[in-house]
Amino acid sequence: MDKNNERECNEDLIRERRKCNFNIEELTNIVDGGKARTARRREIQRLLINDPEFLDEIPQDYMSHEDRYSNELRKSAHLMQKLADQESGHDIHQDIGALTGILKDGNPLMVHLSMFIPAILGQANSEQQEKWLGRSLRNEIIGTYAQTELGHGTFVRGLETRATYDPTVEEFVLHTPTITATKWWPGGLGKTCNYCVVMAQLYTQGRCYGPHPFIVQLRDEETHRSLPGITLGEIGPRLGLNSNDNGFLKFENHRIPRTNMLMKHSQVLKDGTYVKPLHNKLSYGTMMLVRVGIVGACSRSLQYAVTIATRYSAVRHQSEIVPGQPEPQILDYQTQQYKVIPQIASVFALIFSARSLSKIQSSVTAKLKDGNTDLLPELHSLSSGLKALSSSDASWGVEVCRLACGGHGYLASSNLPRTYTGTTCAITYEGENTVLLLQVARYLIKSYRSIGKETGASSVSYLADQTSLASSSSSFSNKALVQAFKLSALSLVAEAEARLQKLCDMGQEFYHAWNYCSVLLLKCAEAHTRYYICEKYEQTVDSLKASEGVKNVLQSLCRLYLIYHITLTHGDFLKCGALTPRNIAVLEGEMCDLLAVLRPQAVSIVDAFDIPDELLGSTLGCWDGNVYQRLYDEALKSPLNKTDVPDAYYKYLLPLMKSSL
Ligand SMILES: CCCCCCCC/C=C\CCCC(=O)SCCNC(=O)CCNC(=O)[C@H](O)C(C)(C)COP(=O)(O)OP(=O)(O)OC[C@H]1O[C@@H](n2cnc3c(N)ncnc32)[C@H](O)[C@@H]1OP(=O)(O)O
Ligand SMILES: Cc1cc2nc3c(=O)[nH]c(=O)nc-3n(C[C@H](O)[C@H](O)[C@H](O)COP(=O)(O)OP(=O)(O)OC[C@H]3O[C@@H](n4cnc5c(N)ncnc54)[C@H](O)[C@@H]3O)c2cc1C
Repeated sequence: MDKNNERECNEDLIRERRKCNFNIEELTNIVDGGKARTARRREIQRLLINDPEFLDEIPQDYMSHEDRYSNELRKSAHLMQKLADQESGHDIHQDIGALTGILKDGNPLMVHLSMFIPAILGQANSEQQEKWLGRSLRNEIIGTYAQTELGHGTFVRGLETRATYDPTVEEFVLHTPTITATKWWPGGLGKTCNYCVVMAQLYTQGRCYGPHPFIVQLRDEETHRSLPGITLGEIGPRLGLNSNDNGFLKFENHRIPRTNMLMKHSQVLKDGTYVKPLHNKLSYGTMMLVRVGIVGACSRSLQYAVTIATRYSAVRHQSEIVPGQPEPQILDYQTQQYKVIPQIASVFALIFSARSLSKIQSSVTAKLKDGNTDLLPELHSLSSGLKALSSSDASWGVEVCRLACGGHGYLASSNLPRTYTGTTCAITYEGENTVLLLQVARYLIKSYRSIGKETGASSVSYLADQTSLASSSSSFSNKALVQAFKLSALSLVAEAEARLQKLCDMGQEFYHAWNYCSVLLLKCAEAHTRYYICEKYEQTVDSLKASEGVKNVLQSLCRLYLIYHITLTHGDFLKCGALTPRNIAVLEGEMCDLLAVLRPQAVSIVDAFDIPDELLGSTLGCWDGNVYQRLYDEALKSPLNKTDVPDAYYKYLLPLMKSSL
């Protein structure tokens, strides 16, 4: 699509684009993280879009379960080959975001890239990396991360798969003792992988040392047949991601060499002596790494959905605002703006907090190299909280975008259903959100109780700021609103801690008191993480060196985000005195003003996300807005339309219709 050729474009969209009052390319650079990154992303995307190998012969929705897998594996393999091509010079691990949309519904090689290779990097010692890293980077071996079992996903300490060390032959014996110990879910495990990292309970010298990672060959490297002692398969259709082969795995006393235990952090020596790690949660490092990546991935899903919903809302006309007048664009309805525009604001909130989290991760990783684990709890808390809020915000945001598109949003060809199923899974995987938020709450209560002790953890330093509990600001600057978020979080933590303490004082064990307060604790964790996101949003926009137009747009979006979230949880702000009922009413009014200010820029802002039509894959969201023709053309691809009268008519309907004669 030639974006300069207005003649091919829907007239509403032409008019919307003419209203743009900021530099779109500049905003695109901010979204990408700089000019160079924009250029690189575009180059990769061009490479993919212009390659006919990525086209599907028929829409995936009409393929069988087997064909969907096979078709996606074909494209995934081609993608890996293409990006490994020395001439293109692209490092897939750096540019994973640029690939969004090229593979449609769960890439069978995704966990190889996002977890197996990172597990080798983060958990294997240098000799082990020598042995497996190069081979996995060159895709000579394909792996997955097999942790979850039928009986346990959340409670990692409850895993049942055993790795028992036998010093006589220097081997571990891997065994699945019960049906509930069967590994269940790992992406690519069913049919694709020939290796995996298995999390199993380590037994040596008669003692269990808890879950540890082991690298295990699953299939013969020549024949791809599963090895003796190993049972493998695929777990069947899911809500989404159905072109992946999520799998199951059982071990029958399967032996692996001692050196297959990933030994960067803890070791088992030849005689079976266990050497413990610097921090006993270092073996959970792969999960933490992926949680950080999920925040960025969620922002990308939301960019897709909101691009579709915004462009469609500009093209779609329905009903009337002024009686008797022509039907308006649905984007003119304030309720439609309230659906779509806060989701645009949310995209930037997620982008900026993802960047801030990645910086913290890099500095914690650097410290870990020097043996310093002090900031690991802080990173665990932040990555858990942001993974949880980004996945739930993005899932809800995508669903709102689907609803904003009315009936057509329910069609597969809108690409909203698949965007939804590909996002909501992130609420569950890599740590179910409620569970992760309770981990954040645990950290908050602990930090609150240790006020006065220097921990170096900056995200919770505000908990010591008791004076702010009393101070209610009457100013409405963005900074003041961020302060209100802080007050709300602090007050919830103080309330939860007091409630916990009261129950304990009444004689309850701490863990029962914890469970009894856990709805409130969840709110604490959400409020704390929301405060973090709001603070990063405000600081990033405030310090941004940008043209006036771009800065204005981002300032309005940031303000909308702050007010939107205050109105969603206004009870918490009222309860702690951070805001008065009158303040809330004023802010609600201002939110409507902001929707009106941002409405003329909405199409241009989503244009700045710069998602090529070929990747957006949506009849409703294309650049040119030619929605109705595309919907019609896609419908014609239904196999039921190959004949006027389907066979099923003769088999079932005709006999029924004639039976009463
Ligand atoms: C790169 C881009 C990628 C983007 C897209 C990715 C797509 C990938 C596709 C699919 C991937 C899906 C893969 C998976 O789902 S893999 C399986 C993931 N499983 C989980 O996440 C399980 C969740 N459960 C846990 O993590 C843990 O069990 C737990 C909930 C954290 C509890 O652990 P445990 O019972 O051991 O711990 P306690 O609650 O008793 O806490 C004890 C103390 O340890 C601290 N802790 C816990 N975890 C960590 C950690 N990771 N780091 C540091 N500290 C940790 C905890 O806070 C306690 O501390 P305290 O001081 O309070 O005692
Ligand atoms: C698409 C997809 C891909 C996946 N890929 C992989 C993979 O590659 N590798 C892998 O190992 N796993 C994978 N998983 C598994 C995933 O990590 C687990 O499903 C996830 O960790 C949740 O665990 P669970 O299923 O046991 O849920 P459960 O823990 O049984 O959760 C069920 C309910 O119990 C609640 N609950 C559980 N514990 C607590 C608690 N302590 N406090 C309060 N409430 C609690 C939860 O909040 C939830 O409401 C994948 C899952 C999905 C959906």
